[in-house]
Amino acid sequence: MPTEVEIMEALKKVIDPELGRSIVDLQMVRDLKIDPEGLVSFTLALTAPGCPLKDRMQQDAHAVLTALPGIRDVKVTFGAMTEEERAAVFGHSTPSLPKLNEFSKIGQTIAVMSGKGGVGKSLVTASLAVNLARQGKKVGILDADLTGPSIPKLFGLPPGGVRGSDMGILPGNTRTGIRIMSTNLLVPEEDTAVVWRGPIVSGTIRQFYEQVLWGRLDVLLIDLPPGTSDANLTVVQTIPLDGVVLVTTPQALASLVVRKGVRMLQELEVPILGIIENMSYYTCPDTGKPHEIFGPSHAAEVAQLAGAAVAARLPIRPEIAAQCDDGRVEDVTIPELEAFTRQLAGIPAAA
Ligand SMILES: Nc1ncnc2c1ncn2[C@@H]1O[C@H](COP(=O)(O)OP(=O)(O)OP(=O)(O)O)[C@@H](O)[C@H]1O
Repeated sequence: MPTEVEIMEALKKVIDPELGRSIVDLQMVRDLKIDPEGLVSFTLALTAPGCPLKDRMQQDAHAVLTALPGIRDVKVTFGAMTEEERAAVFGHSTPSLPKLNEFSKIGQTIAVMSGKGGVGKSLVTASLAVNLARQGKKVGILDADLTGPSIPKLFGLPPGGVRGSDMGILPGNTRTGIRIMSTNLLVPEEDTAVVWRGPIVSGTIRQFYEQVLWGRLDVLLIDLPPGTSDANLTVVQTIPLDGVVLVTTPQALASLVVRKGVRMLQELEVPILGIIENMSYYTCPDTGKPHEIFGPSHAAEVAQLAGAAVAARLPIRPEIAAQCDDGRVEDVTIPELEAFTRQLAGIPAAA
């Protein structure tokens, strides 16, 4: 039977995915017990209560410990560190909350999230921004999808278009005055490959939020990377969000992955402002009849799970794709999104 020291040694291989350090170094392992039958139990004191990455750490701990001779099973109970314990572990490096620069003032910050890629999240973000701008609001978009940034292309903004000054980074400006920050505006060519490592991703998103001279904005929309990546977790945990809009498509798989996102948001207590089902149906131009090409809708189901309303069901319209490809998203009109945009514009800012 392994000793306590050997168990702790093995647990050093379990890394907190967000912080990149072992759960032993982070002093997260408490009340370790090894019974003669080969059952190991301990409490994992999380740095943030309800951390969505806890299941991954539990699975990793189970894998490393059951690989030891004599260990049959592992029981992990979740706990949370106190503020003092967090400070003791992190010392002065406790991550502080990102703060806007003195030249920026933002009314509401809303993130747009999807379970998986390619569901039209960027199109929805861009269209919400366009609608809000049409309703007279000052809007910005922070493209947090660093590895697959598509926002500048939708607005026809050329790569390398942003400039820095002593005071901060000047965002790109679209034809109708929407302010945009994206990695695509920093690189000289659109297809320049940028390799991003986890902590750099979170740091860059934070820098975009803090160092871009957004000016006065009524609404800042954040286009998140698809899924429930560490970068998303950082944004949702640290940037003061008024809420999140969830984009999905009717395919069951997309809805399944969205469930994971819903759970993460609920655990972090971030309001879900609405569910948008994209590519819901195609209206036949000859008969005017809607056809559910990707199968029946799951929007109501996801909405119920999320405790939010179905904000809109958007049809597939080939001309939208064509206009987007041409960088003319500001010419696109999606009437199905208008009521929801008005609702968003009326949401009071976070305290
Ligand atoms: N309702 C729609 N009708 C027609 N084309 C659409 C529709 N929604 C999205 N598209 C097209 O599908 C493609 C993918 O959309 P988009 O880039 O917004 O997806 P995404 O979820 O942001 O993708 P990624 O996760 O890769 O960033 C784009 O070419 C877009 O123009």
